[in-house]
Amino acid sequence: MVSIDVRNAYVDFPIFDAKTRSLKKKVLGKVGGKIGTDSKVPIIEALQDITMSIHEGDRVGLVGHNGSGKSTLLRLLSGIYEPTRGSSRIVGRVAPVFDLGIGMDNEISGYENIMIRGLYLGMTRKQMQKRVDDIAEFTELGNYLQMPLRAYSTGMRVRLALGVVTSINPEILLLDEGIGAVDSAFMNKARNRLVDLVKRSGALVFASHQDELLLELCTSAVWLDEGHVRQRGSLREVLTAYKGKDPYESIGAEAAKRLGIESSTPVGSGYTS
Ligand SMILES: Nc1ncnc2c1ncn2[C@@H]1O[C@H](COP(=O)(O)OP(=O)(O)OP(=O)(O)O)[C@@H](O)[C@H]1O
Repeated sequence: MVSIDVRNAYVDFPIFDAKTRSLKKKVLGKVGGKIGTDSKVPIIEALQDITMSIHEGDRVGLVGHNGSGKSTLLRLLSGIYEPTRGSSRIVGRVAPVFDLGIGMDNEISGYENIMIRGLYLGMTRKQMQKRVDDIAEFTELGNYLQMPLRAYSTGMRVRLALGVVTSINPEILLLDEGIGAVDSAFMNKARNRLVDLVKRSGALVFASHQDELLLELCTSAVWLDEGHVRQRGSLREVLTAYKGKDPYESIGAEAAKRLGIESSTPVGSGYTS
């Protein structure tokens, strides 16, 4: 059984080369983690007193303003960061998908990159060999797959990375929103693979600013605010509190159809926010 248990965890980033004097002036801002100035060195208190349990079957969305701590929490849940105080315990194989470009090598071919990226995400060589044809077909990159990655455009790299990421079998899948930031035409093609990936993952934590993608992939949510958990509950409940309105009211018609919910926008109107 997979699980992650985080108890009263803090993550601090001391900033040794900051201009401390200007930090002492209070500037009111909505974004960012809390900056502590009690010590000589300013410390960004990115996460404070986080207690959270993830179990098999959980589909958790992380929401919050820029700098509220979502990416830091994902890194804590993956074991990349140790808590400064408190504890975190991870049981199971974690697939951290934070940056689509990570684990890619410019000097080797698309095919070789498929293998390397798959191994990085916890797959075996044998498992990747079975998947490589399917991934190649999905990317539509044809003969480019024999070329070194440096000959690829940005969009071509995203296709390759997304093809590999959506082919894995993760026990615990940790997704940062970068994965949703691909062009919408290709995202439409990748969406079904992404939904399937989440279905076969033991557990998912997904940090995103995109309501529709969150509604499609998650059932519950945690709202982070300046490194604290401000609210947790069902995704709809948390998004309503965070955005100040029910996300179902403004969901695009196409997405509403996919999710099987009522939408006030007619299908094909192009309204997507
Ligand atoms: N490596 C680091 N060094 C110093 N400060 C950091 C580091 N990583 C994050 N922070 C700070 O920690 C806080 C939380 O950042 P984090 O990236 O987790 O936010 P986020 O919610 O993912 O933001 P966004 O929505 O903009 O991606 C911010 O104040 C950020 O400036």
